[in-house]
Amino acid sequence: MDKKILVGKRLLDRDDIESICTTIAKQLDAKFENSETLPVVVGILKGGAPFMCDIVRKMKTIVSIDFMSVSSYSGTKSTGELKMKMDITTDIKGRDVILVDDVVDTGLTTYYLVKYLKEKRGVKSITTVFLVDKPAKRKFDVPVDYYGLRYEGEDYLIGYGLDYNNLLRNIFGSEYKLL
Ligand SMILES: O=P(O)(O)OC[C@H]1O[C@H](OP(=O)(O)OP(=O)(O)O)[C@H](O)[C@@H]1O
Ligand code: HPA
Repeated sequence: MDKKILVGKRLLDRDDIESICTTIAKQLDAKFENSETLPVVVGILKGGAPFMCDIVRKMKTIVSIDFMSVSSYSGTKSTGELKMKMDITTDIKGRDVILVDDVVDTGLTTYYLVKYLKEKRGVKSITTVFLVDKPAKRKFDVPVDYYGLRYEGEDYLIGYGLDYNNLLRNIFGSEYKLL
């Protein structure tokens, strides 16, 4: 592995992440408190897994959980093409879906997932949740309902789900930033 990537500064520490998850879990509980149907929380693999698991553990609402696996990055660049590797198995027709991912960057992933879930799977509503909203390179107009951190820079971020070629997802609190 290229050691140059192990240089950088921490954007979020453990306490920040803990408090982001607590706040978002409470907001989701409030949003779905009086809902007639129980929501489905969908984690977008692989990057969204740690954040999604931490949020659902803090929610009081009864939810279903499921995962989808999609990918579009090679190294630090979006290929512009989204590949679906694994679909959800839950019947989500007519249900409220809470989509949880680590980061929204160009918006490609979210754009196609929202379109797919609405048009092909007939969901009632979609609420999007991201650890990081990175608007600098946004190409698709997508809904960002809840986020933990808005990062205005263009740097490629890693840690707590965010990867570089499927490495460094386990670094907690974004200790390193790719330069
Ligand atoms: O807004 P975008 O430009 O589409 O970028 C965001 C997406 O990119 C990353 O996934 P990636 O395709 O790298 O797959 P991974 O989660 O398996 O790493 C990340 O987890 C988001 O899903
Ligand atoms: O900054 C990022 N880091 C990791 N994965 C990503 N996918 C889109 N942007 C990023």
